[in-house]
Amino acid sequence: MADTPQYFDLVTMGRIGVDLYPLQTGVPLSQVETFGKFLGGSAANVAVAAARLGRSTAVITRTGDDPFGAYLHEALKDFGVDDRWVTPVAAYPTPVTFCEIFPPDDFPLYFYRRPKAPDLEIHPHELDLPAIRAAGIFWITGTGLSEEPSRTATLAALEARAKAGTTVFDLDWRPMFWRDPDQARPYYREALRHATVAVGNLDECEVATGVREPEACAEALLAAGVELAVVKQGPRGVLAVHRDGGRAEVPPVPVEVVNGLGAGDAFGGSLCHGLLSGWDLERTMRHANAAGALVASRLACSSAMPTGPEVADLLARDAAGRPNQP
Ligand SMILES: Nc1ncnc2c1ncn2[C@@H]1O[C@H](COP(=O)(O)OP(=O)(O)O)[C@@H](O)[C@H]1O
Ligand SMILES: O=C(O)C[C@@H](O)[C@H](O)C(=O)COP(=O)(O)O
Repeated sequence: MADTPQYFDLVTMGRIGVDLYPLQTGVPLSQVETFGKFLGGSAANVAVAAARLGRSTAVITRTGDDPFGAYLHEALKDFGVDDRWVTPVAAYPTPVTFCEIFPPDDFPLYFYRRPKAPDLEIHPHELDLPAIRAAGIFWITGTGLSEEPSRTATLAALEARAKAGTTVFDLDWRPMFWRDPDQARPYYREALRHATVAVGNLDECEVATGVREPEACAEALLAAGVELAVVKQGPRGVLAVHRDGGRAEVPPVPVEVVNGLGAGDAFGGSLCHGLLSGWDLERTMRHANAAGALVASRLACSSAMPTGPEVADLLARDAAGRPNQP
């Protein structure tokens, strides 16, 4: 008899790297003197975010065969994310990502992923398809579609999943990984046909759908095949529309922003937690919004992901009209 596949609440597939974030804010990289080292990469961050909320998670990705790769394995394990599908690629170094921090709304990212990022070297034959099919939620990102063999592997995983359970497409548009939006559109459309949930900010929704107005984005994402469309609007909150007519439009939880990077991944991990918990759309969005806001109020991404009690405390403060950062 075939072995039963290992069950995880959430399996993500995509980017991993080392975030080297400035410890001085409000200055350009040329003037930064010290950096903090954190596990990073959107797919890895989402797995960390859901693990912090008590979920069993794993990430499918690849690192370089180098000390930073070893660091990422240790960091994943420390965060409680299973690293069995994180394998080394000898030919390429583990990527590092720098950013500049200009609160409240300017956080340019500088990706060092040349000559090629190991996480784009995921091959279809390496995938544990039974485990992907068995996961409570399977999560893929737009970056995984940007190059081969990762593109074919990502689409193969989606096809194998065959819309079992919840399959999330994080639209995750990073223009530097593509020639232009037209190059991405056909792959985005194909991935949308296999996903049950699409989540993205306005730029990402525009790449996927060609429209930018939030209601129109949600409508176009539903028309492209998903059951739930989630349109993130940064400091303007979030709109979620379900095919069954359900909808939630939730304002942001006001916070003093330190670094907006990672808010989307915190939102993603929390979105998974809400969907797995069977919460209604409004509760799911409120929780995810608060998780995003908490990370926006902190310097890092992965190590800043909130616990359930931290999110509950922020929501309670907000409901009571108390200051969010005493
Ligand atoms: N400045 C902010 N203040 C409060 N909440 C925020 C802020 N920035 C982001 N968030 C929350 O995090 C969510 C995701 O952030 P967003 O910036 O839209 O995603 P992404 O990082 O993917 O672009 C938002 O929908 C919002 O709920
Ligand atoms: O995603 C990356 O490769 C770098 C991340 O670690 C980074 O911090 C980031 O950009 C997070 O993305 P967001 O949550 O969409 O802001």
